[in-house]
Amino acid sequence: MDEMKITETPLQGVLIVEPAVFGDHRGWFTETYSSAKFKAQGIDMDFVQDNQSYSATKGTLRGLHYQLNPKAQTKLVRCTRGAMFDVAVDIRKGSPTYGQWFGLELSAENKKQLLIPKGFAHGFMTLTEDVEVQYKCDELYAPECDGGILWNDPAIGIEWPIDVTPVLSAKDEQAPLLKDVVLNFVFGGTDIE
Ligand SMILES: Cc1cn([C@H]2C[C@H](O)[C@@H](COP(=O)(O)OP(=O)(O)O[C@H]3O[C@@H](C)C(=O)[C@@H](O)[C@H]3O)O2)c(=O)[nH]c1=O
Repeated sequence: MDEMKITETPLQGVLIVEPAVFGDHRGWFTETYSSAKFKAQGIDMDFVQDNQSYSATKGTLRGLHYQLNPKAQTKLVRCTRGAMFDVAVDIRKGSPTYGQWFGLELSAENKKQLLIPKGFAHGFMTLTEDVEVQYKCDELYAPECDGGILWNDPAIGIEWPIDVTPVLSAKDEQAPLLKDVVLNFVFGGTDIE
């Protein structure tokens, strides 16, 4: 693949991004992010924070997380070690896909990325031991705007690929249901306030 490939998903604004990978006798090279190339494809964010997490155990689940306005974050997520199932949930009030989820396997091997816009909750389950996830955010961490939804909220019904009791943080274990969270995302074309 010589060009960056962008694939739309059933959730408007959630995109699968596959940058070009150049292989040769040494191995491979890829631009994991290029402001010009992403902008040319309509992805025009000012990323201001890069995050990395490591999860030791297969079946670790982080999520479902979001930051409320005015500190909402667009995230560009990839997996650089092992494999994980990455999920976005539409939590934009008034959206025709409100409460729906999209999931995709991201791995060090497939080098796929998922663009998760503001107004979506994000979470992932690790599919191997020793998983490293890296993601760019277009807003800084703001714990006062941090929010979570329970990973197995039946109203969302995410089909997590491994049938295990996941390893969760204490916070995620006690996260509320979607029906009980106060949200301030409003679906309205490109401008989400
Ligand atoms: C998210 C974050 C956490 N922290 C700190 C707070 C805490 O002490 C420690 C671990 O935080 P958490 O338990 O919230 O980490 P984690 O559960 O990995 O949270 C992440 O999950 C994925 C699914 C996301 O989408 C991210 O936006 C983020 O919410 O790191 C920062 O300093 N900056 C940050 O941006």
